[in-house]
Amino acid sequence: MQILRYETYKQNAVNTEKATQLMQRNLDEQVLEIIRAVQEHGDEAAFAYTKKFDKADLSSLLVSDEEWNIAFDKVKSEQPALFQALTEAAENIRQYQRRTKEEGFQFSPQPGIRLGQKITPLERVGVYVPGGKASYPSTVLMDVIPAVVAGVEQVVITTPPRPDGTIDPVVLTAAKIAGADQVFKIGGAQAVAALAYGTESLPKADKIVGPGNAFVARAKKWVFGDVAIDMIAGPSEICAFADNTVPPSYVAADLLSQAEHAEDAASICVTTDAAYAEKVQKEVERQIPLLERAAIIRESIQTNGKIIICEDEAQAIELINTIAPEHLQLMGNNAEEQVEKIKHAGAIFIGPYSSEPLGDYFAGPNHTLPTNGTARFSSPLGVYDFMKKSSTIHYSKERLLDYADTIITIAEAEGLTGHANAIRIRKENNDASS
Ligand SMILES: NC(=O)c1ccc[n+]([C@@H]2O[C@H](COP(=O)([O-])OP(=O)(O)OC[C@H]3O[C@@H](n4cnc5c(N)ncnc54)[C@H](O)[C@@H]3O)[C@@H](O)[C@H]2O)c1
Ligand SMILES: N[C@H](CO)Cc1c[nH]c[nH+]1
Ligand SMILES: [Zn+2]
Repeated sequence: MQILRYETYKQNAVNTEKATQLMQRNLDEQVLEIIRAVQEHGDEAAFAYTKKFDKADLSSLLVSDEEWNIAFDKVKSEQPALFQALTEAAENIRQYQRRTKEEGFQFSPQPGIRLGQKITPLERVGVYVPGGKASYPSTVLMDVIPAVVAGVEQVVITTPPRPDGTIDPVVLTAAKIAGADQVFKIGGAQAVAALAYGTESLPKADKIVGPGNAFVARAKKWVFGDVAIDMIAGPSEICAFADNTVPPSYVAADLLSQAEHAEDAASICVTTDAAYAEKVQKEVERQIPLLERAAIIRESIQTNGKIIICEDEAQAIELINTIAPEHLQLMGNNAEEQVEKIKHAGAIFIGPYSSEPLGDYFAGPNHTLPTNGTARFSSPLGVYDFMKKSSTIHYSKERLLDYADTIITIAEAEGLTGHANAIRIRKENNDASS
């Protein structure tokens, strides 16, 4: 894992950004081809891409009730500890998400005037659950539960099948615990396209949420506008700010926990102590071979793993805010005070015992978080992503007449005499009758 000084990192970051833009252009060509094919050929293209990318030759994209129930019963009876853990995590997520549910409001600024905001759940939502390099029952809980809490009528999951055409029974079990309505065996850009435009098998969704690899993230970007999306939740990222009060083994283990997601995951440690940086580096090297997914981790750490040495805390905080990481662990002595200074991060883990996987699986806040710097303007997935707002306006006759001339003045200034007329017609009708 590379150790860099702040200035070197900043310079490299500019070059990396240019290289990323180039890579994305190539990716776009592939993703757009997939989207167009699914738009034009529906299920036929969906089956073909599933065979090509996931090696599964399917006769149906939908998981049948029978298949779903068998998977649920099997996990419940054969893996009771796991079933219990998922149920407990689901309850923590539910409790947290209920607190984020906004209610509408009404108020009356004057007698005869009532203004408000009505909040309505979305009708049909597609949840993308990644499934290429790992299986993500936790993502099922994280992304379906807020939709259910919001009151969404139909929650549909898409996830890539295994080569034998099945879906991990634990994913199906989590889908039932969370309250999903249907599960479809399809992943990648083709799943995003199928949810965006509908196919013979898949219903067209109003919104697509959920993380995924670069193909998924890019496809979501391309279908946005035809369908709503939550955010760009791409390859996982972790940034740990630590000092010598934190065992380097904790920092290394947390960094590697995210590196194991995929080769393009990014793990960064920020510190102001050069000697400590070396200790973390050594620990990373020591721990990698001990982990099952060492090959993925090694590539991720070699490509995107960095330990950055800053001059002081202020420079470190400035750097963290520039990176706007998906996960930020404030692990050192000043963690509590540093929280206030953080402007951009998807989730902030405070103190050496708030290890990132706690948030991935159990604590309650969502693990679907903005990545790739988008925490500057995006938030964690929540109930608010599954609800939309309508304004409500009521004026009595008397109040409209009070303000008729004011409204007509603005309408005429815009040259929109039809607007002015809609108000005037009521005023004149009233003048004639009185
Ligand atoms: N941000 C979050 O909240 C969060 C949560 C969980 C996982 N993740 C991230 O999601 C990602 C999951 O990636 P994954 O690959 O394991 O699963 P995935 O389901 O996102 O992607 C698998 C799909 O990618 C498509 N694909 C693979 N190679 C392709 C190619 N050459 N051309 C076109 N399509 C191709 C296939 O259709 C396949 O079904 C990881 O990067 C992980 O870090 C993020
Ligand atoms: N760390 C991932 C989000 O970046 C979420 C996850 C799911 N399972 C394990 N981790
Ligand atoms: Zn994770």
